[in-house]
Amino acid sequence: MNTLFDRIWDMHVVEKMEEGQYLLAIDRIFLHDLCGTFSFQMLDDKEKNVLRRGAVYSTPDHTLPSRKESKIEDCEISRTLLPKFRKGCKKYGIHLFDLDEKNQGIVHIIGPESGLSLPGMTIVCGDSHTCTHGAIGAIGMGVGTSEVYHALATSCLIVKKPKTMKIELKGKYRKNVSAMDVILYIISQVGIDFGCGYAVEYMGEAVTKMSVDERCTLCNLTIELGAEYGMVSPDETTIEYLLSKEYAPKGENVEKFVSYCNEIASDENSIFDKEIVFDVSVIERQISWGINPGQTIGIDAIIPAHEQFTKAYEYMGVEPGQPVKGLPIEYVFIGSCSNGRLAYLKEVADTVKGRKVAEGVTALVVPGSVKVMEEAEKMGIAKILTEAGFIWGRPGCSLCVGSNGEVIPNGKRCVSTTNRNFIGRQGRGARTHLASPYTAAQAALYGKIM
Ligand SMILES: CC(C)[C@H](C(=O)O)[C@@H](O)C(=O)O
Ligand code: SF4
Repeated sequence: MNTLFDRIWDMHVVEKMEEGQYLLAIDRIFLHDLCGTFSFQMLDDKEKNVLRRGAVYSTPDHTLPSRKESKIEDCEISRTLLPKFRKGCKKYGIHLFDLDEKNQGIVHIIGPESGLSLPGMTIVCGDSHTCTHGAIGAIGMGVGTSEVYHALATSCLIVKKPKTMKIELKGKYRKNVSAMDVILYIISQVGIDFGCGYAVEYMGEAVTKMSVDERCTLCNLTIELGAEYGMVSPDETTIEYLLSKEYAPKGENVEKFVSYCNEIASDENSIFDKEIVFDVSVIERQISWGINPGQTIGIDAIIPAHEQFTKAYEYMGVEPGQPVKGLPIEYVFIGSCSNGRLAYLKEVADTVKGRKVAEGVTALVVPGSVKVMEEAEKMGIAKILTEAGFIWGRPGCSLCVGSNGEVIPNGKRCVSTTNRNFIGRQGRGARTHLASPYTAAQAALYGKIM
């Protein structure tokens, strides 16, 4: 029996090609200020047009300055790219959620949140974390600029078909353990190449219980597991989440939408090429200590000893046998397409309410979208955070990658709710520890990993 992935795939095949490649129809294209600007350049150079402009939505996220009071003009990258990005959107008639407008935000947050990403869709974006959209039961493809260009010009893309893998999550979560801990744990157990060549589907009671926000975190870090696709079959939680969204089906289409979701969902008869089971009840809070997401341990564990880790010890300024708890930190970054969603910011606010960020710590919370920001402000979350001493930022990628020019200084340590910790990711010499929003909040309060 087919899986969710196979079903969506089959529905989109225009033509089977050689060597496992397929020409696929693409339903939705998202553009951000980096991939979008460069793909507009390709359209210009090759004098092509966008075939289906109604299928394309764009928003700036990567280059925006983090602080609300900062102006675009103050940031060199934004100042250079944003006008080109806007010009391209206008020239090709593409809908733009511009700075501070409703629906602006990190592409992978605004897709599901606006209902522009829907179950059964093939979604393309020039960004590796497009797998996030799989959380609502879509095939999210993270591709390069030239593929975005192809998709824009033809609404099709040549893609190699991956194998399918089921990751079953069973059991009950421990207190303060979140989706971020679960996916970091999985990566630390099986390694960063485990998913190569596979489309992963997360199933099981522990996934069914997850909110869509949590499923987004799982699927988001699936690329860190080596798999290009991470998915969860659409269920009641997905349907309930999506039906209130602006672009989701309305009126007489709701019934059709619901039966379509049921039709494509995987079930117990679906056959996967590979299957693996994890018991989430054994997972404690996780934190990365090294220079890839697989170099992650439980919060109470000690840094493992192995000669292959020499470079990681050196870069991170840690030693084998040392407990990760207690490591002093100077920065905390809470946000990104992994964890910049409302439920997480609320969790952070609940944790820090009435307390203060430790002296000497710069702690930044950046909501993933304008919607998240507005809701958080309405709910009093932003107030609690700023009173505790956090900086409340402007929706965007911010310190996750520093493509706005902002970085963690050389040699400084940052607990970050993002998805990548390779050498230099948050700045030259910056030491990144990946963790959940709760663990990041603890670090901000204590000034050390706690
Ligand atoms: C800039 C962009 C192309 C890149 C990606 O593809 O992932 C970025 O979002 C990242 O997280 O490193
Ligand atoms: S938040 Fe980070 S991981 Fe996500 S798209 Fe932006 S830069 Fe990439």
